[in-house]
Amino acid sequence: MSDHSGIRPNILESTLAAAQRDERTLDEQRQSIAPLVDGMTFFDSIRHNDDRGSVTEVYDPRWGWHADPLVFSYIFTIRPGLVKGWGLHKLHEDRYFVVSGELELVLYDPRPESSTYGKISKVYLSGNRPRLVNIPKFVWHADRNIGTSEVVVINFPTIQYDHSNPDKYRLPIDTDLIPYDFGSAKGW
Ligand SMILES: Cc1cn([C@H]2C[C@H](O)[C@@H](COP(=O)(O)OP(=O)(O)O[C@H]3O[C@@H](C)C(=O)[C@@H](O)[C@H]3O)O2)c(=O)[nH]c1=O
Repeated sequence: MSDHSGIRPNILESTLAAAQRDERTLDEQRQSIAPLVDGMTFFDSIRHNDDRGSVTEVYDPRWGWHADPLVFSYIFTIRPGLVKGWGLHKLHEDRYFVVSGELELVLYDPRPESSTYGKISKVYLSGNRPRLVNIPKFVWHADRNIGTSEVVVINFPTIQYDHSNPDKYRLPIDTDLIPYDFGSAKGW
């Protein structure tokens, strides 16, 4: 293929000139360097497979991952495309383990003393990667199911649920008080 002068255009040069080079996304241990909110950490578990099926440990205080004891847990689910949130807890942390499905966890840090004050952070959790993640107190969080099946999450809050006086504060997912837009996604 040549132009009218018979000179072949340098397609490689022109396409590369318009291209954007990937930036680093992983550290030396091949862990994501995407910023988390201050006080948030992951703990990876392992799925042991054999010819009959699998075993995946979900939470063991002996791992020494989180300072607070294991006192209570429950499962919550979110239907495909829907959002749960915004929520915030004053007295406890959440500690999520996604059993199945795909979850986008969006966080907004309003804590004045935090190094990530005012920041939005996004974390992607999947049943394909068994791991725990904690959500610190006073951090707004919203969970969107970005998969095509119901997402199933085990939560290990650091305190038991008080049915008479829940430690839960809510804002609408389309609040102007949080600089994040869930687009057309619905939820509460
Ligand atoms: C959290 C919880 C709720 N419930 C009851 C209260 C209510 O009638 C019903 C639904 O409660 P909620 O609307 O609080 O459920 P939900 O909105 O799914 O709450 C959860 O959302 C996810 C995103 C989180 O981050 C968790 O911290 C938790 O707030 O379940 C319990 O009985 N025990 C519990 O531990």
